[in-house]
Formats: sequence, C-alpha cells, structure tokens
Amino acid sequence: MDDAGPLYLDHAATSPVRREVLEAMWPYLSSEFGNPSSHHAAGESAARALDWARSTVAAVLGCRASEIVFTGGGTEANNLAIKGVALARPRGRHVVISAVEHPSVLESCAYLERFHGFEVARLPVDSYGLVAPADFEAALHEDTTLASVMYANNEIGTVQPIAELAGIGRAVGVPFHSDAVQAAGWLPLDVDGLGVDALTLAGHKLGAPKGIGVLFCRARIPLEPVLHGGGQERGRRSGTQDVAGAVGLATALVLADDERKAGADALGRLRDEFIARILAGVQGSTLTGHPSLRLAGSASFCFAGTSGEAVLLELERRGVLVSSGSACAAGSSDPSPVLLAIGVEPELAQTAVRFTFGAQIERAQLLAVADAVEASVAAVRGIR
Ligand SMILES: Cc1ncc(COP(=O)(O)O)c(C=O)c1O
Repeated sequence: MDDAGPLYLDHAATSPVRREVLEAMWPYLSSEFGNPSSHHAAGESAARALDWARSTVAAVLGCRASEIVFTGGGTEANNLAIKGVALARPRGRHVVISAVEHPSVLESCAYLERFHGFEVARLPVDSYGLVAPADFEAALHEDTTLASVMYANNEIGTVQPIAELAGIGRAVGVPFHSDAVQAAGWLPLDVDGLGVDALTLAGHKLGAPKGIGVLFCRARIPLEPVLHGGGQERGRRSGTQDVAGAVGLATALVLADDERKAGADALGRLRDEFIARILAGVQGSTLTGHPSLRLAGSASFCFAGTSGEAVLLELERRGVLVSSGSACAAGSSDPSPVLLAIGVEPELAQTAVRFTFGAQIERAQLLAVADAVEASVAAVRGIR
C-alpha cells in the first residue's frame, strides 16, 4: 500500500512471528537445544522451558499444566480431540458437530464414520453461521460420545455461544470440545468460564510459528493417543517436543491475551467502521457472518458480479493482501461449504473476500483499504 510494502490483511490464514516471540524462542534453538527427555543438563534445561510454556498456557486457560498437550499445530490438536476422545470413550458412537467446522474437525469425524462405525450429526447453522442451542440440545442423546463446535469461524468470523452449548452438553454428560484457533487472542479463553472439556489452539494465528499447537483436555476425559511412540506428553502425544515452538506459543498467547484485554473493543469499533464503509461504498456488497457476534479482526463480504479471486488480484495490485474464501481450502475452486451452509447461493459464494487484521492495524490503513476495495470491485466489474 505504501513504501513499507503490501498491507497484510490475511491474519486468519497465518500471522507473522512477533519479535518478542522469536527472542523468547532463540535460546531453545541454539544454546539450550537439548531434548527435554534427556537426563543431563541440556535436557533438563529444555524440560524446564517446556514446563514454563505448559504452565504459562495453563494460566491463560485457567487449567492445570498437566491438562495441556503440545501438538504439531491446530489440525493435529483437532484430530487428537475428536479421534482421541471418541476412541477412548466407552459411551456410544455418536458425535455432534456444526456444519461449519474446520476441515480438520470435519475430516476427523468422517474418519470415525468410515472406519469406526460412528454416526455424525452435522448441525445446520442460521444465515449468520450460528448454531441454535435448541438444535444442539435436540441432537444430543444417551449414545453421544462427544460434541465439538468451533469458538469462532475462520471464514466469516462468527462467534458461537460456546458457554451455552457447553453447558447443555455438561447437563447430559457429553464432553464438549471447541476449536479456538481463530478465537485465541480475540476472545476470553478461560476454560471454566466457557465450560469446555477440550480446547484447540494454534501458534501461527497468534504471532508464534506454524507447526505448534495445543490441546487442552480435562484430566477426567480419557484420551486415546493418535500418535504412538515414546510416550511424551504423558503418553497423549508421542514425539520429541518442539520446545522452542512451545515457548513461542506461550509467549505469543500471553502477549495476545494482554492486548485483547486492553484493546479488543476499540478494534471492534474499527472493524464496524470498515464494514459500514464497504457496505455503503460498494454497491452489491453483502456482509457474511454476524454483524456483531464476530471476531474483532474479521470482516468478510460477497461482492455480487465479481469473482473473489479477481478482486483479490486487484487488491494485491493496490498493495493489499487478502483471502478469497479460506486459505485452509487452498487449491479448491468449489464454493466454500461455510458460505453454502449459511445459505449463500453458489454463484455469490464465488465472490467472497475475507479481510482479517492484527491488533496493530490503524484506522487510516483500514479506510485506505476500503477505498482500494471500491476501486478493485469497480475494476473487476468493468472487466467482466
Ligand atoms: C478454525 C481453524 N481450526 C484449525 C485450523 C488448523 O490449524 P493449523 O493450520 O495449525 O493446522 C485452522 C487453520 O486455519 C483454523 O482456522
């Protein structure tokens, strides 16, 4: 957008590693490089760092350190939650999820259906992407093994009523997992306040590197490992731990959570102003997702009469990097299942563009982006 290079508005895809995070990680990539399972000074130093990371994450979540499992990212944590809880639980073969979950949840459930005889209820959502608590309650029965509903959606930013849904699950003894990969840094993660039994986080949405994640799983919920081997992470996830990654994730989580407490309201107001500008300035634009129950750093639209890909390219020419649909489904030209689930027509779904920003965004930048969007949509419509 200016001499500083393009303006990156695709934080829901991934975020840059923060300097403080890199600095916290550096010793564990260099001088303190030991394997935390080794019984010598180098290993013990790495083990202490891992303990620090675990208790730091646990403090943000309000849980015990022993309930934190470090994984190789959000996808792995979701696989471990869904498959691990489902396969460990003696009760039933029935899983309840929403229709708008991330593929790592959807595909884990499809695997349980295909290979383990589970039945999966995929709850519809309303036009904002919300699960109705009454539908959720009706879907649970005495054979339900596990329920999983994401905290906030990666494509449309809609925030689900997690505490209410988890409470419904708790009342009938169904363990409740939530994928909080997109929510982390924007919304409270206190697991007791939310009432969840399991929660997924991913470092790279928070200013830590890709390839490190967390699964919180309550001590009383049995968890069958997905990765078998040396028994690290109390047998729940074998494989030598990424100590530097864990330290990075913990550092990023604390920074993001402190900033959230200080600034989420102001950022939400900026987002609202940006959304209002686009809706007023770009004819034929519609907001996807909920107008207020949405992540403070997320604005997503359809621009009728365009293609999302073409708008993305025009915006890139103007120095703004965004996403058309979801980067997680990269390579797919099918309309987004999330947009179809909220009732967007397939043709309109192809026009989707998502803007996701970090906490450092400035008002002037977003207003300039709104102008760039107007020009880009006009250019695409002119071409088409
Ligand atoms: C909601 C959600 N869950 C899970 C994931 C997967 O996380 P990872 O990329 O760390 O595997 C993503 C990634 O975009 C996501 O947005």
